[in-house]
Amino acid sequence: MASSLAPVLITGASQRIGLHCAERLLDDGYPVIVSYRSERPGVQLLRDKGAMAIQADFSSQESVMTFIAQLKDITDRLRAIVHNASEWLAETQGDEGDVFMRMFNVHMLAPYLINLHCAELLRRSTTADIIHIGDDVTRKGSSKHIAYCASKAGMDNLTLSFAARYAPDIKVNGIAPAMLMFKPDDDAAYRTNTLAKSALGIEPGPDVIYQSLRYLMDNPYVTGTTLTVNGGRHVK
Ligand SMILES: NC(=O)C1=CN([C@@H]2O[C@H](COP(=O)(O)OP(=O)(O)OC[C@H]3O[C@@H](n4cnc5c(N)ncnc54)[C@H](OP(=O)(O)O)[C@@H]3O)[C@@H](O)[C@H]2O)C=CC1
Ligand SMILES: Nc1nc2c(c(=O)[nH]1)N=C([C@H](O)[C@@H](O)CO)CN2
Repeated sequence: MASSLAPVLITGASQRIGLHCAERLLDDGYPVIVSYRSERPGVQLLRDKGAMAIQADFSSQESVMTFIAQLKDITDRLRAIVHNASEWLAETQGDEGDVFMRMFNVHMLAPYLINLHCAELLRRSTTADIIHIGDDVTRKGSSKHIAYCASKAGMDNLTLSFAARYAPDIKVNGIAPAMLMFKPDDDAAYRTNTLAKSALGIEPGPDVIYQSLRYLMDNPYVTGTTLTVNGGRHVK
């Protein structure tokens, strides 16, 4: 039976945090639309659970606008947009200019264009949210991920501007995580060093982001806010 709820869009949901949040939303009865860049097992898993999936690489204005057109072909309303798509690139991972543009495109240009061109879809939902997934590292900067950090700081600022522009129809907030889940190739020394950076010293896993996302979606009195989900790094 078709749901009366408007779908939630999560970008970059083929793996890890985005995949987990998409699954949780589906399990909680929300229709879900995801974008993915690479076909991974997680995309088919989501399709099998009823999600709609659009392939998109947010690497240029043209590709983002093509995605927006494809999105509007499959829905005329949205309950929420979760800007999760991201790459964690260091300055050593290629030409610096290319790294900067890739960080700016996925973390700022894509959310900016999607927010501007999809507000009409959100306004057709009784309650509507935009959520930017940022990074706690913007508090102090990053010597090894300069362009990444600057573009994530830009996302924090998008939260402020769009919150002002879209109130009261659409709430706009952010979530700023610190380390959530290690990668399989993270060695023991890296894991120990990373865990020591926070007061709580745990690898929390993806559900702390789903809990944060639901808090923002369910709370009618929060907008223009970025939730820090960092295990207390700032008090360590
Ligand atoms: N994991 C952590 O510990 C932390 C995560 N965060 C933030 O939380 C969010 C989720 O983290 P995590 O799940 O680890 O993220 P991932 O590194 O797994 O990236 C999420 C997805 O973004 C997609 N993506 C990357 N570049 C592009 C692009 N140019 N266009 C479209 N999609 C793209 C990837 O697609 P594909 O791989 O399919 O090509 C990937 O599946 C991110 O915004 C991240 O910055 C912040 C702090 C810590
Ligand atoms: N897109 C991504 N962004 C980030 C990731 C990641 O895996 N993908 N990971 C981190 C680290 O966990 C970092 O927080 C460790 O201090 C940051 N951003």
